Amino acid sequence: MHIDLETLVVTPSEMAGIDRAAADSGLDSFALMERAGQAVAAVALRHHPGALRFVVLAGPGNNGGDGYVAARALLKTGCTVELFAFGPPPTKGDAGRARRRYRGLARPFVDYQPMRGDVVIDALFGAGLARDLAEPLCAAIERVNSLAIPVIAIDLPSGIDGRTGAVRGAAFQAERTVTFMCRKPGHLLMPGRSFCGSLEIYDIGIPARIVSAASHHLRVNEPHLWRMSLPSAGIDAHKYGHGHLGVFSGGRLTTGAARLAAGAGLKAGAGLVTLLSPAEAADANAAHVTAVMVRQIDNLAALRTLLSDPRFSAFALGPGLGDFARARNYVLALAESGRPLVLDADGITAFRDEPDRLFHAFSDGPIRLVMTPHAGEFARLFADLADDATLSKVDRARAAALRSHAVIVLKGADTVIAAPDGRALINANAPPWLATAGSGDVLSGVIAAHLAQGMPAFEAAAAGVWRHGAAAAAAGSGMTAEDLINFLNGFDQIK
Ligand SMILES: NC(=O)C1=CN([C@@H]2O[C@H](COP(=O)(O)OP(=O)(O)OC[C@H]3O[C@@H](n4cnc5c(N)ncnc54)[C@H](O)[C@@H]3O)[C@@H](O)[C@H]2O)[C@@H](O)CC1
Ligand SMILES: Nc1ncnc2c1ncn2[C@@H]1O[C@H](COP(=O)(O)OP(=O)(O)O)[C@@H](O)[C@H]1O
Ligand SMILES: [K+]
Repeated sequence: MHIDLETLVVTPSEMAGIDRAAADSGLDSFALMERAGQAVAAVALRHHPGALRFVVLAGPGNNGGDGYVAARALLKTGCTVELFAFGPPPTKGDAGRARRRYRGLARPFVDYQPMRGDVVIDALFGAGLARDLAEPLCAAIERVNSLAIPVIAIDLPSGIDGRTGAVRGAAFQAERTVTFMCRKPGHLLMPGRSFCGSLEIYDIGIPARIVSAASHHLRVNEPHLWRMSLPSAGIDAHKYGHGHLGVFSGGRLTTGAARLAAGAGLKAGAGLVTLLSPAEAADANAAHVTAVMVRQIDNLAALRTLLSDPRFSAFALGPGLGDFARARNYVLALAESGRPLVLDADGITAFRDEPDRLFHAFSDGPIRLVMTPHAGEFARLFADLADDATLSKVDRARAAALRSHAVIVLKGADTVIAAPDGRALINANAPPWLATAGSGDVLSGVIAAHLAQGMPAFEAAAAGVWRHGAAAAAAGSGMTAEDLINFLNGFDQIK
């Protein structure tokens, strides 16, 4: 069986378990450290063949151990290497052995004076970072950063929390980071991701089955994880056709957001898209759309009539909606109808005073609600999770999904998609210029189009987030939300 380590993401504590399982299986753990350190030395030499000196900053644990191996390997090639040890030098285990085999000088950390021309190998802390860095460490790291000294981080830039991506006091701004076997959340979650530089993942020889057995369904969002569920690829493609998506419009002056969602839904593959508009906004909507249709929906009775037409296969509600009472009533009617729904923006905020009512309405049967909050909207429904500083963004999205019986798309530069069953993905293909007015509305439309075509909620959301990011990358900087729609590719072009 092929096990895909490329997209797997493991937390530091899972990685420690993997380490133990590898040792228990008879694998030589020192050989793993050797390969790790040698890989780092090779990366350093490849990228900095003319370095005046390599400065290895070695911590007290196994990350330091990797640093001693790298220092030894660099010395052997005739480079100038200086090693500065922070804390008590390791004496036991693999790291102790690595230190003893290093024949160069180990100076105390406080003696390190950063200089231009240095290349720093950061082997202070990796997966074992357990608390905020103390002041002298922070000061040294900030000095290295301010001199723009190239830093090659081993496993993680020291100061980045591998589980959450948070900065614990200070962190090296690395030019590149060399990690082992697979990525850790801190490489992908913000702000950690922005400290890693380019990431190299090196296979140090832990069998894939050991790595995957210890991981917990967290991956980087990539097409092969949901490609099989795409409408064109599934055996159900003809049975369901391409669906009919309904998008609820706001009032007279706030119709644009729903039109962006509707336009995106059509481009993303929904067979038909209808804007469901209050009377006051029907003319404005009708004047602006061609392929998208408009239907007047002014009250719950009209919505119920619409819902008696089984061809409406999914809905999007929230972008520009405005009227919270109307939003709540419509959402509860949609829940009763059993249709899948993307709830965004005002649709989420509408339930800030009674989130349980929303969760209860969707609590039975297959998952049919996808919520797409940014951090602010998330806090309105899940205040306790948003306030809990010990949780990572992945933890938050997972807990919210479980509580609400919905797929949660927690947006941002590091969008997390989570399902109630614990599956979670971190998205990594969105360029920074995606943060533009209306791009979230486009995302709701894309996900809703996937639902309309019969995709399961988790895959619909994951594919939507990825296509949204890919469209932004293709559109380039300076794009607007309207441009984004035009750059949405067909399913057959998803590589
Ligand atoms: N997991 C694996 O399979 C492998 C792991 N390796 C390396 O092992 C590392 C993990 O090693 P460890 O678990 O020993 O952890 P680390 O070496 O990352 O850090 C642990 C040490 O740092 C101290 N420490 C933690 N936070 C501190 C703080 N804020 N201030 C001061 N001291 C602090 C701890 O007391 C402990 O001594 C990985 O990052 C990787 O570099 C490699 O050797 C290859 C194999
Ligand atoms: N720094 C960033 N890099 C990449 N994507 C981002 C960044 N910030 C936000 N995004 C994405 O941009 C979109 C913004 O959506 P949202 O916050 O709802 O804004 P709006 O309401 O203006 O549409 C989301 O898909 C989000 O994931
Ligand atoms: K490190």
